[in-house]
Amino acid sequence: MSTTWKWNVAMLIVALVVVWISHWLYRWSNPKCNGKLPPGSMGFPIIGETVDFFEPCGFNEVPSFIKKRMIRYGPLFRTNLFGSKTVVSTDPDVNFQIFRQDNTSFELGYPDIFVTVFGKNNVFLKDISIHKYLKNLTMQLLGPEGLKGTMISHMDRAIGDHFKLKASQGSFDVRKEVESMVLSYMTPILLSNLKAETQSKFIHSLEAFNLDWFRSFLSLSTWKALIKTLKSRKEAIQVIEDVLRTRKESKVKEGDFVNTMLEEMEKEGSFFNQGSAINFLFILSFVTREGTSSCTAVVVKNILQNPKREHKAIAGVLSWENYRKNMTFTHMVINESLRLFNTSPLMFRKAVKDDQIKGKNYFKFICLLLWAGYTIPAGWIVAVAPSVVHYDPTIYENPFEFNPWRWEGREMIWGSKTFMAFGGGVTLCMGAEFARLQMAIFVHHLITYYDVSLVQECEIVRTPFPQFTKGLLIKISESPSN
Ligand code: HEM
Repeated sequence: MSTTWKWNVAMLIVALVVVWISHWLYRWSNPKCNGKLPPGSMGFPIIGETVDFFEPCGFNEVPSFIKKRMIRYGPLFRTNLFGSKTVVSTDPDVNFQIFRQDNTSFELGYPDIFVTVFGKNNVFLKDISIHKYLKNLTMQLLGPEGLKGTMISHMDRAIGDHFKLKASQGSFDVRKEVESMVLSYMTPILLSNLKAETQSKFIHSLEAFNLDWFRSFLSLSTWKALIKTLKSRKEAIQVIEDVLRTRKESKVKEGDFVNTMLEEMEKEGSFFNQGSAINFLFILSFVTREGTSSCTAVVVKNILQNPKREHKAIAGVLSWENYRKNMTFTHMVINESLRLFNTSPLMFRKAVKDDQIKGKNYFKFICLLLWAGYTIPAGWIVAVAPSVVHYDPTIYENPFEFNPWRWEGREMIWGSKTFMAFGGGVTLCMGAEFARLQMAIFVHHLITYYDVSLVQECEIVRTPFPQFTKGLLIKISESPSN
């Protein structure tokens, strides 16, 4: 073979590779769609715009990643996050449409890393259709019936005892304190009769399991946090597995949630097997702790800066009646704190078929004028951002101002199109009422029976999930008026 010929073949191969790469890059930037995609950029090959996604910002801000793109592209834009083609929605009408109870066009679409961390046996991240069943299963634990039955008195007693202890012990970090308090009263309800040593090992593992790893993957600390979280899940799962096995063998019945799960597993055609039952117990233990601690810290922070009302009038053991009917201002403070805090700034769904998007009225009008409605193709992820709606000045006047009065006369217990702190539709947070009750009782005890002083203001950054860089430290002493 002559050198020229070899050279020509090599050039042809290089040319073909260049054409193939160019075509691939073109396809990456311009994905196929049977309609019109929202505007946006798919970012770099493979990683898309994932690095930008984690850009940190302050507590009272729309995440930088979203803010910049909203200015450039409007309320709906396309991108690529975690290797998935994604549409981000900041439009309340689109968010509401996606979360509608009867909308079967979307399923859960959390990034794979969530499945890795929460376990592949995790029933929450799998199938949206079983959520109703799970809600019924946890009704006695987290639903209003269970809460008003025994849970309210458990919480009231645990919180009261905890405060008494803390009053004699100097300053404490509110978030950490709520975590250990919730774990100490919930663990026996979920897994009763643990040996003291096993219980403290279990609680320790749950305390180490968190979402601190959900940050830029370019930082070494992210990987360290991820390894620590995975290790702590393994340890907690081991404890649950041992309890389930021993209980199964001994056939002893206890009045805890392990018992509920064992009965559930024995039912014919049960949805749960050993692995998913263990994982379900683990997730419940985690969310009861994680779900309330940070929000309580933010509620206390806001209360310390604002007027305290109504609690002095509710003396003695707190009843459900008092909680629901006589704590209106507390509910207003909680709602306002949830709106500003945005613990879940993004929720991820996946389109199961091509879906037409209808947005705000003005947006629909423009679409009609341009004859250009948007399509979300099947398989694409939709990242719903209620946090942007919560900071929209056309919905909430002076949105970054803490103003509980804006909730006066408004529906507060359940969410709405413009308030989705607890999500919405089929996957509406199962622990919403539990979290509200826990926060209300905490506040009730704190300001009815104690004088509170601030020792250290908390600091929170968004990456885009909120992370405490400094905890809220307070000191309490028994109020002389009691
Ligand atoms: C203030 C505290 C809380 C906030 C802001 C919150 C927020 C949310 C949100 C936004 C969702 C929907 C996620 C989605 O649809 O993708 C959700 C789901 C869920 N939450 Fe919460 N949550 C809180 C506390 C809790 C607590 C204390 C528990 C448990 C006791 C809990 C248990 C759950 C469960 C099990 C789901 C999944 C529901 C389902 O998929 O059907 N949450 N939460």
